[in-house]
Amino acid sequence: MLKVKHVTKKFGDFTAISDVSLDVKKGEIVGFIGPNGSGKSTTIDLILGLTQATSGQIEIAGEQLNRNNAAKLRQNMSFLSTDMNLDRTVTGRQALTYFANLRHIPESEQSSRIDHLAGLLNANLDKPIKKLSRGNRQKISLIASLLSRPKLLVMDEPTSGFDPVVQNIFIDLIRQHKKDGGAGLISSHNLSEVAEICDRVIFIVGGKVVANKQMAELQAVAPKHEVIDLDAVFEKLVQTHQDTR
Ligand SMILES: Nc1ncnc2c1ncn2[C@@H]1O[C@H](COP(=O)(O)OP(=O)(O)OP(=O)(O)O)[C@@H](O)[C@H]1O
Repeated sequence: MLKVKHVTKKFGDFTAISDVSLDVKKGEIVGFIGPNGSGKSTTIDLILGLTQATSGQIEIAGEQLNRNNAAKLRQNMSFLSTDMNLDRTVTGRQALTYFANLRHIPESEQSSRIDHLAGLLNANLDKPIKKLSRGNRQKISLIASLLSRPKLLVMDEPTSGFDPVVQNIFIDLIRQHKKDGGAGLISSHNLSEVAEICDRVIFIVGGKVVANKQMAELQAVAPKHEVIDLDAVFEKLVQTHQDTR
């Protein structure tokens, strides 16, 4: 679905990523992990065709990405980041209908898909986006990214604004995307989330890929800790004390 082959990106004299190779197969969710400034967003910008590689190639759905076909190849993908460029004057529903039209989703299916995802996430579609909290804005971005049922989801810190309940719903949605044959590349600092949803993890340090391992291989070497399941406690409390605003 996605192949990044020996890609280097320089900004002037500075090499942001060097000889990066990675791939994501159909039906596979891959974590993309590394310290601040290691080159994750740079790699993602290159995959999205937002910037050009200094050398190397990127293939999406079997086609080599270039200046001329970036917009066309982006139709195979959806992108989700911490703060998407949503028009904040419109409501969530208006923004999502706009996205649905951009992605040529038949009008007869738009409302049902939007309402289904909004229902799962308990998203408010009627307030202007500027009046929503960061996490609630992020729900609108997540719905936008899933609406077109993309072949490849590219995510840069997708859940940083979400509370634990919504994070768990996000995990279910990604699992469903995978079941439907979708692929995903997730850059995240939330390692427990990565551990839960990814089949494989690619580690990038200083602009270079330093490891590329199946989750099962990592689990075999991970230390075992006894932990209190705080998520479950939080979830229970939130269910008991529903926010009725
Ligand atoms: N437009 C640019 N001009 C110059 N240097 C840049 C530019 N964009 C990114 N860099 C540099 O490239 C390196 C990689 O940055 P990048 O944003 O890809 O890291 P990251 O892994 O996404 O970091 P974080 O986890 O903090 O989001 C950093 O040293 C950054 O300062």
